Amino acid sequence: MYRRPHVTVRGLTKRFGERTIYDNFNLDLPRGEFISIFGPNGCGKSTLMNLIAGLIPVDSGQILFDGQTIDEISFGYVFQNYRDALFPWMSAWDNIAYPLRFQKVSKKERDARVEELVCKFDVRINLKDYPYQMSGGQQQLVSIMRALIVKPEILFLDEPFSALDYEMTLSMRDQMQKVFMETGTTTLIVSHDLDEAVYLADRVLLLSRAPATVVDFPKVEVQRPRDAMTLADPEFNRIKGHCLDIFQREVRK
Ligand SMILES: Nc1ncnc2c1ncn2[C@@H]1O[C@H](COP(=O)(O)OP(=O)(O)OP(=O)(O)O)[C@@H](O)[C@H]1O
Repeated sequence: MYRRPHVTVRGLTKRFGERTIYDNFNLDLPRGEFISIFGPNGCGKSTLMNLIAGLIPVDSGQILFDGQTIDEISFGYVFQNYRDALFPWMSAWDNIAYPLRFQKVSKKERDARVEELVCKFDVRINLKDYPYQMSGGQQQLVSIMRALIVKPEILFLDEPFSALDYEMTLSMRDQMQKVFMETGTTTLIVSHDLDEAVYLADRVLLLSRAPATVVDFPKVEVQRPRDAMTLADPEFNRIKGHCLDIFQREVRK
């Protein structure tokens, strides 16, 4: 069945000084899929996500979400550096509830929404704690919940686990997958870790060196929930090998 794309990028051009990162770039992203962006260092992965999220301006081109601009929809963004992302003077609970204040949601409703979200996650945090009392992983979990509290139409994750230790990273990936399976929110992640990119994704957006083009956009047809066994799944490894081939070809160019 034909499904209208959720995000349409048309004629996108972006330069930094003399460097052209995107030149008349086009892309369609399907609704409700988890999409990993992967490509050589400095090819423009974060730039693409920031352009789509409206955090940096396009030089020219148009980015629409079912025909609407980013200002007309709700979205969540999780930064790599969780240390600077949370308000240090607010408890975890208040950090999570914070975006709802802008939507003029009552205190009672805000508390109910946080409660509902907390139940979806495996939260082993005292939500009365302040950021300095929490581990890095706990802080990043709070950042993710804060991004989700607005029930975003689209969620942006810029290397969200790269500052965490390995054990925490594995647990966060699985939490992220669980939330995705429950909410079906269109999700875009930039990851430098090919295992992670493929493990989480419904599709992997493989970019070339700048000015970036889409080299391939393969679907990852591996059943969810994925777990440690997935790493031995032949289809998972086939896609991973394919992504690695493309990546190495691009890096050598
Ligand atoms: N604000 C900026 N001003 C000038 N140049 C920038 C700016 N942001 C990014 N760049 C440059 O644009 C290019 C693409 O950057 P971007 O961070 O999007 O790449 P990336 O693929 O995410 O990189 P990495 O793999 O290193 O994380 C890089 O050469 C970077 O130095």
